[in-house]
Amino acid sequence: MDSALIYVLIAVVLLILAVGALLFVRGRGGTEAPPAERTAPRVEAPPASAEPAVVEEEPAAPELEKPEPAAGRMQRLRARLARSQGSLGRGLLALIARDKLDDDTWDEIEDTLIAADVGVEPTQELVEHLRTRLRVDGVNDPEQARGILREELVSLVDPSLDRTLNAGGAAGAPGVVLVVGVNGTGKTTTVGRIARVLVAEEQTVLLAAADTFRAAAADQLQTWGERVGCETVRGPEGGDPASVAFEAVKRGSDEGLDTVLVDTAGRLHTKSGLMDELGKVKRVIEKQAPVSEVLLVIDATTGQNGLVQARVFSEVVDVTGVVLTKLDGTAKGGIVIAVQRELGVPVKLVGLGEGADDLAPFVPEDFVDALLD
Ligand SMILES: Nc1nc2c(ncn2[C@@H]2O[C@H](COP(=O)(O)OP(=O)(O)OP(=O)(O)O)[C@@H](O)[C@H]2O)c(=O)[nH]1
Repeated sequence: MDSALIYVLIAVVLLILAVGALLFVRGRGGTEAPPAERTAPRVEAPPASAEPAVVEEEPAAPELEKPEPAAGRMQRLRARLARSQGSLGRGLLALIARDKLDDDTWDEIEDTLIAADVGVEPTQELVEHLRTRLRVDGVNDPEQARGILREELVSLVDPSLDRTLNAGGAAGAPGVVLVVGVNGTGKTTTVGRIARVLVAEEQTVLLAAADTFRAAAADQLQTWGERVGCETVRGPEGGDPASVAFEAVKRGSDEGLDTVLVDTAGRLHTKSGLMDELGKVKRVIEKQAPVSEVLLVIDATTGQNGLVQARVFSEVVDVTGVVLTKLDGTAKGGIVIAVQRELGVPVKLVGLGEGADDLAPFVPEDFVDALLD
């Protein structure tokens, strides 16, 4: 056979084999490309609400808190006061209940009172009275001795002092309460809490952030006010505190409000600066309305330091009442007596916790009962 014919035959056989193999593979479903529709992206119909719905929401009116009335608060907070003052009361009761009240025992009674910040003079007075009464009455019944101690403590705290908070005005002008004290004593908190007390009594109140030294102090005050629906007048940071006070009292007069509460700065580093500033605030206010109350806020936990502050402030402004804060945080409740003696003005309010309504009108009998609980 001719070799060319052989090549042709081989090529034909190879071609037949190749076609056969191809048909075989196809028959088993091998390398077919996936159907086009499997890879095509799903085009979903746009949801009916594709257009962003424009819902104009009314800003929710802030829910106002309903502060509790001030009357009876000291009773409510009595357990807290008793807890903090327990050691003073228990110490005194244990000492006067001793069978023999000798000189050493009286010295111990004196030490206990002085350690509780009662002050030297009032301590001596109390010891003197107790000695006389317990000896004269020949008391050896602990209950009777307790009764005498209670009476003497109440008289030392002086229930005859007028502790009314003068927040109302006269002759169409608002009452103006100026709140002074060193920073951190609880001034702003006190202003906020007094606002709550007045709001609970249905009074209209305006707050003045005359502590322009720190913007945060004004923010804090404003927040207190917003919680009970009172507005706050504030000025630029570092601005003139007297102009904030002036503006607030003017608004209070124009709008016929009951009370303007003025929060002030209390930097003590420069006494003369403080004098100038506070004096000016008071003078400027008095161009429009008399200041009905000047409250000095003292932190009860600072003990003797609090008395030093009291002295400085009373030289600057005529303090008419004391607010003793953080009485829940010290066992030295004797500061109530010492500060009244120091200033000759009554403690009108006491702070007994961190809650919004933990400021109580001071009631001497409740205070002494809590000491002796
Ligand atoms: N436990 C207790 N804490 C209190 C009381 N009164 C105030 N405080 C706390 O004392 C801290 C200081 O209170 P502020 O009102 O900021 O004091 P401030 O004198 O205004 O100080 P500045 O804002 O720096 O001027 C806060 O954390 C209050 O919650 C109280 O009676 N008891």
